[in-house]
Amino acid sequence: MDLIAGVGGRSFNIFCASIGLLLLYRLLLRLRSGTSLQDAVVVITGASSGLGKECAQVFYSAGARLVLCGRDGSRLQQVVQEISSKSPQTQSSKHRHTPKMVVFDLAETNAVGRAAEEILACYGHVDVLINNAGISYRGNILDTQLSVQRDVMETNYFGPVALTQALLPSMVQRRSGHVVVISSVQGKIAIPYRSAYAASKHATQAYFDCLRAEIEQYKIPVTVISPGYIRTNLSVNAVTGDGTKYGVLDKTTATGWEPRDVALAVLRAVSLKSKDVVLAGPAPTLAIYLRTLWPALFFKLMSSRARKEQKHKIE
Ligand SMILES: NC(=O)C1=CN([C@@H]2O[C@H](COP(=O)(O)OP(=O)(O)OC[C@H]3O[C@@H](n4cnc5c(N)ncnc54)[C@H](OP(=O)(O)O)[C@@H]3O)[C@@H](O)[C@H]2O)C=CC1
Ligand SMILES: CCCCCCCCCCCCCCCC(=O)OCC(=O)COP(=O)(O)O
Repeated sequence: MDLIAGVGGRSFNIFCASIGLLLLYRLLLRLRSGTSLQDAVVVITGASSGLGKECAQVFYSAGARLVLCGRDGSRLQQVVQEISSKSPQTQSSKHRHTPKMVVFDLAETNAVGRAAEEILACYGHVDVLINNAGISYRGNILDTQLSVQRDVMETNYFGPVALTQALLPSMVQRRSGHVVVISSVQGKIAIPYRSAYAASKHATQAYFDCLRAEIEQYKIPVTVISPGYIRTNLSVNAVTGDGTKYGVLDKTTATGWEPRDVALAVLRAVSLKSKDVVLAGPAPTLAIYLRTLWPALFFKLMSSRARKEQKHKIE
């Protein structure tokens, strides 16, 4: 009996020591100061609103030389004015740089090549590329036009792929750079009535995972960030099955994370060169594990979610 108690006690001590070491390791990771972004050339797509705009603000405050990208020049200009007036030079020891702008549509492949040249012409190189721009979708697969599936893929997948591939040779030549992509929890799990969006984010995750492995040898890190709901206009701007705008601010979006908190997490992930970051609460995080460890249960939960949503729509 004593022997069993002794073995049990030793196991308990080992368990406690392991937890202690793990917590210490996480604390050390948190305390790691990371790379400074002062004067770093940071390119942000989708900088005209939501998360992209907040990223512009926090990277600007960190002293980065920004190249802001979007489809609408006047909205980008507004962002430049807003961020410069929110954190004036006098408030910080960091030297701030007036952001530059490049206007183009990510869904137009030819425009992306030209835009990459313009981006490189701003400072001669890129230190950090943040592929943030994206569009969401609401719809039932049975009623969704194939052109809508393609359009969402063009913006969320082929756009970032084309821009990344156009900027990579310069990074490889310099053996320096950092590629970041804003994916989504839906790049890890697929939920009903989001086929085009979830598919584009799954493809994004896969492409940038491949890229990470291929370009590590050139000292170019790749960071995939997968947030849960963020309080932006993503759902309002989402496209539906017939190509029209959804136009509704969903409750899940309205009650999501503050874009500034997500932007600060992006800044942290960049400075720590993190590889894969999920920024979500316990339920989506559990769902991601469930998808791998107990897929049958995950699929049941998703079917039940689909039935409930359909019933809700009919009522
Ligand atoms: N909000 C959320 O709940 C979540 C968002 N995300 C991801 O975060 C990223 C940012 O979205 P968020 O800020 O929330 O949404 P917003 O709708 O506020 O911002 C999307 C940005 O992408 C730009 N964009 C859209 N289509 C194109 C295009 N064809 N070419 C160039 N730019 C384009 C928009 O520009 P324009 O103003 O010209 O339309 C806008 O600046 C997306 O990748 C999204 O998938 C991930 C998880 C959760
Ligand atoms: C044994 C108990 C198991 C409990 C598991 C809980 C399963 C809960 C399912 C949770 C699904 C979470 C979906 C989260 C989706 C999300 O955060 O997406 C982020 C976005 O990109 C939002 O885009 P959208 O256009 O969909 O608003």
